[in-house]
Amino acid sequence: MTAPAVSPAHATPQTAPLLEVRDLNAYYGQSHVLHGVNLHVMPGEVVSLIGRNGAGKTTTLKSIMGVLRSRTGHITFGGQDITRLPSNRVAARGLAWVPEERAILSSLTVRENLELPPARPGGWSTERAFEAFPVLRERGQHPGSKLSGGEQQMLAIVRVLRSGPKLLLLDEPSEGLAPVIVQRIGDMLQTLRREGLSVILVEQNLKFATRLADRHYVFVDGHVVDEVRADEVEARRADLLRYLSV
Ligand SMILES: Nc1ncnc2c1ncn2[C@@H]1O[C@H](COP(=O)(O)OP(=O)(O)OP(=O)(O)O)[C@@H](O)[C@H]1O
Repeated sequence: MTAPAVSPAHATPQTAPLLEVRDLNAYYGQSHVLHGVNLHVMPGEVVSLIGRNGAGKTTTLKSIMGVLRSRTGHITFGGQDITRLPSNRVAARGLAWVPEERAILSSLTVRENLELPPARPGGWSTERAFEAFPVLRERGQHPGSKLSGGEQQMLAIVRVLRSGPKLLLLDEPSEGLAPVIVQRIGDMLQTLRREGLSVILVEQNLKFATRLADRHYVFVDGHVVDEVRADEVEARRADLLRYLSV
């Protein structure tokens, strides 16, 4: 295990990683798309996965969650091997994934969508979700199909928080959203971070990612090719922009 390059404010250097991914290779049929990915997330840390379309970020999230089974390597969470667990048991350990598609059920109301997963001890209540995003309370009886992209993203995030996860996996939460909504979601993630939640954030929006993340893993063609700490971002901004440019 490599030592973390930087420790978040509330983690000590001696703390073990919450999540560790070692030598992850993943496949879609004959297509080998992840090539020996290594990464870790410390307790309370926000880590971003950045890179161009098709670089392997979503596949990494799916591999961690056990949604993509065709993979090799080692994934540990809280020191326990979760590599072989089915996705429902991975989720039960405290990992929660918000997919890029958001998966809001269009025929159910906002409240029904929100309350679909059972609340677990330590998880968010409906009231807390409505306090975080009051617009969801206003739209409580509206069907999911009538929500804007931003409202869907808010709903998708607070819905998974009902299970009280320890690690949140967010796939492009800012994609296609107006700046004011991106700001609102960023504020909420800052609050979650202050409460000690760990996050893996897949992003192409560098401004959003650098506002939130303690470290950034750069993906190119299924490889992690660089790792940039928050305190290095200014000096390395040109490199980061180059990695993301098409
Ligand atoms: N279901 C699938 N079947 C076959 N190949 C896939 C599938 N999903 C993704 N891929 C391929 O795997 C590679 C990695 O894709 P992945 O979605 O992980 O990239 P990404 O970095 O998340 O980019 P994006 O932002 O476009 O989702 C790409 O070459 C992509 O075409």
